[in-house]
Amino acid sequence: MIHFTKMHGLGNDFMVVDGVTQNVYFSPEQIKRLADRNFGIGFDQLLLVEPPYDPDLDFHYRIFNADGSEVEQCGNGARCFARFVKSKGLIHKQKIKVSTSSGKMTLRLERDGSVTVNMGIPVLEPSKIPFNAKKAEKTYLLQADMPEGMQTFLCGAVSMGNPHCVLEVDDVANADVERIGALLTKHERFPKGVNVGFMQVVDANHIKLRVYERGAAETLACGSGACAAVVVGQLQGKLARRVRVDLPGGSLTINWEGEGKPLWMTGPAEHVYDGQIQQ
Ligand SMILES: N[C@@H](CCC[C@H](N)C(=O)O)C(=O)O
Repeated sequence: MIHFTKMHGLGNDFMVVDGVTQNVYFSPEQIKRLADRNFGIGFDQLLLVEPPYDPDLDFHYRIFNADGSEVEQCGNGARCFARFVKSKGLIHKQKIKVSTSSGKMTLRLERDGSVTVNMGIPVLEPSKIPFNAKKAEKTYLLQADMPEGMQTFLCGAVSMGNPHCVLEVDDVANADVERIGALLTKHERFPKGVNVGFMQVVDANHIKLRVYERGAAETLACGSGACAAVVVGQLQGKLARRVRVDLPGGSLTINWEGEGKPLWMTGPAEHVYDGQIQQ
């Protein structure tokens, strides 16, 4: 049997598995089956906790999208990860150092139950996002072939460890997230695919956001997407350093002091249930 925990961060839901005390392997096909909301457990991402690769760190963890693809970063997952390792007694500290395939992160369990994550320094260099562009810009023109003809989108692009493109919209509730998101997530200028954010600026300290995630379609919240939107909005001169991000599943607080500085995300992480499956 494999023991797992179902968790969520603002409705972005996870199957979390302790791969420190259990010997586990999941093939992409297995992950797809388990992620299925009708025939499986149902989740946006699978988080697999592993021992650290570096004596400096407490854990390593791997992230898999619902389509079985392995990815580099997950903001909501990082908060759930911190709650998971603490509640399972795998660690007794409030400050946890972890790595994912995108690098190192520090997670801090707050007294009120929320978790603060140092998401690292946002990467704007196109080749490192990766995004096909000659040089870093605040806004790029992205052309896409839609059924109604060629359309041009204005977007910002940034890596938070994983690739994001952010479009500004007037009314996020009525944005065509499903259709535009599905098209841009596989845009040829993003060779590894991209998470597509639709951002409505309410004021300099407040945005509304929906995200069409690479490998998972639209989710109720995307933590790294919230960070990416604040980076893009700030670089475009529309946002302040501290921003409340309202996603369909709830709100996050993002703090960023600007280019070259690390970005901080604070928000909730909830336990749903513990379960077990036959391997
Ligand atoms: N939900 C996540 C992001 C998960 C990975 C993403 N779909 C990707 O493919 O990069 C978050 O909260 O950041």
